[in-house]
Amino acid sequence: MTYDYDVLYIGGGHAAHDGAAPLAASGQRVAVVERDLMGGTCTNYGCNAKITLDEAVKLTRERARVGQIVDGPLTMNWAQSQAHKRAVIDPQPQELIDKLTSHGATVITGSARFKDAHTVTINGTRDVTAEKIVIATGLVPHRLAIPGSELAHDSRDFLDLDHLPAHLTIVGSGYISLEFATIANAAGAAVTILLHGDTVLRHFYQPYVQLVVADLKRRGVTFIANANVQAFTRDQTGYGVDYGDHQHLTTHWILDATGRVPHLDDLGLETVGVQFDRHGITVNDHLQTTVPNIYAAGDVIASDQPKLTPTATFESKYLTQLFTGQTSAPIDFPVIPSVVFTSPRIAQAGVTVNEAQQRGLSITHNDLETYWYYRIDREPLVKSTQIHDAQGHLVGVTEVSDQAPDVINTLLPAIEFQFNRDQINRLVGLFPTMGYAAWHRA
Ligand SMILES: Cc1cc2nc3c(=O)[nH]c(=O)nc-3n(C[C@H](O)[C@H](O)[C@H](O)COP(=O)(O)OP(=O)(O)OC[C@H]3O[C@@H](n4cnc5c(N)ncnc54)[C@H](O)[C@@H]3O)c2cc1C
Ligand SMILES: NC(=O)c1ccc[n+]([C@@H]2O[C@H](COP(=O)([O-])OP(=O)(O)OC[C@H]3O[C@@H](n4cnc5c(N)ncnc54)[C@H](O)[C@@H]3O)[C@@H](O)[C@H]2O)c1
Repeated sequence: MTYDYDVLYIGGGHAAHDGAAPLAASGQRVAVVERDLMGGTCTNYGCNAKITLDEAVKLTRERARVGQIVDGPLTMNWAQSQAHKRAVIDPQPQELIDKLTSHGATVITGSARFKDAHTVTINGTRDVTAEKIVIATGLVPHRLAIPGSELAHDSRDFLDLDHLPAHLTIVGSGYISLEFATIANAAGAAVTILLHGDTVLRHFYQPYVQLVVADLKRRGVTFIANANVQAFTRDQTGYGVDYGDHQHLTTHWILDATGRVPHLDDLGLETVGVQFDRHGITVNDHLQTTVPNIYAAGDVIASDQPKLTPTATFESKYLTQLFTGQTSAPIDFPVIPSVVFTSPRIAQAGVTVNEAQQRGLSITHNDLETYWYYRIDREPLVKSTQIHDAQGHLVGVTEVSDQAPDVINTLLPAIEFQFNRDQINRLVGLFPTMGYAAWHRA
């Protein structure tokens, strides 16, 4: 049996294109099927779009801090920020298509659905066959199943808002809720966050989260714990939210940020016997599904790894190595860091503080607000926690600061490769920089 392609990817996000381009360059016949914009969530409706809008937040926050060393006020211009975001983001799908095709891959626009283990039907009309198929369809927003749920919006709608409403209500207190509240607040909107329980950003070190929450409250964001949201309604002036014990608030815009769920609709997985549950597609340690020639990568798989772009990229590149015979070993995940782009950010890598407490590891807390380098831009919140094992290796870092993501990136090799004291002492960084200071603490 000859197939149209050696490998066909369903989905065009990082879980697909990061591996598909080098796979095609290696000489394999590769196709990528994408129903929407090439690049998927991260590029078009997630990380890249969000961090472009965040640029103005960074600037306004720093402007507010540094006081008289620069003259004049600075406010976020929403319309211009959106225009800037479009200028940065809009060319990216075509750039990715050009990259894939220049490496020899075929890009197919449409929705893929399994007909059998080696065949997908595109838009219900055309069959395409492949020896191996990689499912990389990602996640879609979870929607609350309550009356009026259709009145709420999702993260994609927020990132595309032409005009920022005067008051936003956000349901949920995870990544999207806190990042978007930070952006909307900086742009001048009033924001109310309705929590499911009383925990914000449950994956992050809670004492640092509490500092960020307190800072957001100081800047006017309202947090309502145990809100028990029951219904969204349309009011004369906008929208209403019924919550708690017969409580009601009025608002101009509602964001349902209650998580994301596997994107499995219309794939026909039952037809071919690919196993899945509400957490995603079941894979083994070679990212192989229950059907041997069908693999899965990225957000759509049921896994303990964080559902982030670096995870999707790592998995996609692993599959390329597997398909080209460069490895036959199970996937071996490195330390995958995470960050929430609030202002300041909270970032972490390796062993968490909670885990360190349970394992009796050495925990060092550093309050760095008074360190001279942070006094330059008057950062009010700079705290960092280092975790070392019994041999003195750095095994985890958690930081809250505007520079936290770069600090964590800088220290990642020490955590991943278990640098010893002599190796760390041989790293002579540029001075004066944040990276230098980070190694000094390692
Ligand atoms: C608002 C937001 C902000 C985020 N910010 C960050 C961040 O700062 N850092 C970070 O690391 N991660 C971030 N993420 C997470 C990141 O976007 C995902 O981890 C990443 O996109 C996963 O890549 P993926 O390829 O698995 O899935 P996706 O990027 O979701 O790609 C899946 C693609 O499959 C396509 N598709 C689905 N079904 C079919 C079908 N049947 N046929 C054809 N195509 C199909 C979809 O259209 C989609 O383009 C963010 C996510 C969101 C929503
Ligand atoms: N900086 C980043 O890396 C980044 C940024 C944004 C999104 N992401 C990715 O996107 C995913 C989705 O983000 P998210 O913020 O939607 O999810 P999340 O899992 O971070 O947060 C979901 C929130 O919804 C709440 N919730 C769940 N059910 C609820 C209910 N019935 N009523 C009220 N609240 C409810 C949860 O308590 C939680 O606070 C993240 O898990 C992450 O993988 C990453």
